[in-house]
Amino acid sequence: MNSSGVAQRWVWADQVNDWVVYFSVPTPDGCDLVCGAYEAPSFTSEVYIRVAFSELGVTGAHKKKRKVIPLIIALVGGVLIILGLMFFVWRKRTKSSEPKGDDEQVGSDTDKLYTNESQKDDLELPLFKLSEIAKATHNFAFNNKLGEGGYGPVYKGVLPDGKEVAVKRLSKTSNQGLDEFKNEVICISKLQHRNLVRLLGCCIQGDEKMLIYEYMPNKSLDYFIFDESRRKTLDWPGRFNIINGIARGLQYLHEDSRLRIIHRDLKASNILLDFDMNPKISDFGMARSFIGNETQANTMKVVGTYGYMSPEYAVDGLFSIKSDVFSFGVLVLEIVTGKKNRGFFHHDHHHNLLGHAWILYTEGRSLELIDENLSDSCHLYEVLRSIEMALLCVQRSPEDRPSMSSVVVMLSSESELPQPKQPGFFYTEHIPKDDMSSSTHAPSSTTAMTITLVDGR
Ligand SMILES: Nc1ncnc2c1ncn2[C@@H]1O[C@H](COP(=O)(O)OP(=O)(O)OP(=O)(O)O)[C@@H](O)[C@H]1O
Repeated sequence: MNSSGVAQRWVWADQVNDWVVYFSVPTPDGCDLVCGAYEAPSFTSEVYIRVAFSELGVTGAHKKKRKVIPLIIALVGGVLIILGLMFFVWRKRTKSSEPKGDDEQVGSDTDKLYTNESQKDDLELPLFKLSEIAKATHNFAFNNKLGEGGYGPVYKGVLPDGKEVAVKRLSKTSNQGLDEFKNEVICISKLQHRNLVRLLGCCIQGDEKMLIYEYMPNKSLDYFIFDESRRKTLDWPGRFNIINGIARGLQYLHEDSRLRIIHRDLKASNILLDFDMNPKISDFGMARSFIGNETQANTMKVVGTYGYMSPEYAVDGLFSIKSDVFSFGVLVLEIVTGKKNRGFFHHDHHHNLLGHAWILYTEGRSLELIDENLSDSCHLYEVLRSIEMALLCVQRSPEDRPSMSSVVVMLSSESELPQPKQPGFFYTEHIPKDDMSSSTHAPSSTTAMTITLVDGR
């Protein structure tokens, strides 16, 4: 077949034989190099062939042949895809049987953290190597241990750049587990506020799972307010600053953050204190986020800490931003009095701290609540207002409790406060003696039996 009508670089060699096209390419020395059969047709090749046909004036004559070409393309394409898939599976198998380097292991374990791809894409958190953390904590030395919670031990560490960190190491026997770990990573890595502790990264390698936080040199609030001598060092301006900071942190979680977050385990040991005694809310293992207009949810697995849980949450598993408001109210009364709500004792009655505060309030004796160590530094107006605001927060009905933005306004203004109604859970809880000393999380699926005495009316 004459090839003169074909575009510049392509010259037909001799024939168009059914679907096999032979072609030649001119070489620099003027010869035609025969390239042989067209074995891997592609869209481009089809275009060429079509051009060739039309320029040769054979379009009509070769219609049948052109119909066959897409079929061939599909067949060869199919074979290529199958070969590709086989290669991919083979590569994966070989890779998983290969020994892993540190970094690979971190990556593969991290994948397990996320239940879907969008969560993984959302991760804004550095991953540390186990060797880095071991070095920073002197191999998890006893002297570096800051304390221990339900999650496991917490160690102080120093990174190569001199930055001090706190490392929470998930214990293998922990009653909190991978779910809380994932929750904390996913939840807090998206948040940033001066009253929330900063999660700097995590380490997931082999069996080890660790969270790396900014180090808080003054430990947690419980370390101060429930200790006879340390309590004396915390004057009223300091305590009021802490109350305000917690309120602002919570307001951010509930109303201003990218997600609407319910902390669900607000308590004195989850308020960390920085060098200047500014509070930072920590421990987001139990936190839940709400989407859109969602404001409350129900769970069969009640988690939280005795003494801080709202009645509707402890009894019915119903949680909302108002269950956090309840815990905040308890916390404020503990800060003002220096006494724990849970385990509170008074020789005149069997009420807990909430009940005690309520009785004194209704009798106009709220001043008797104030920690005696505060007498010198006390701004009575602020203290009494804080007590009243706290009583509004611990009201039995969630609808009656203020939002955190209202609380922030109440703390900073002198506007008249509404009259609080009776609090929820104001009798001493009947909790087994063994449980009284620790801040145990309520066991799962014990909603009805977690707290046996609801409020007395
Ligand atoms: N970022 C931090 N900086 C300094 N110390 C910390 C930090 N995080 C935790 N700690 C210390 O480690 C201790 C244990 O903390 P963790 O949050 O694990 O448990 P918890 O809040 O005391 O109890 P639970 O796990 O039952 O809620 C705290 O009391 C605190 O003193």
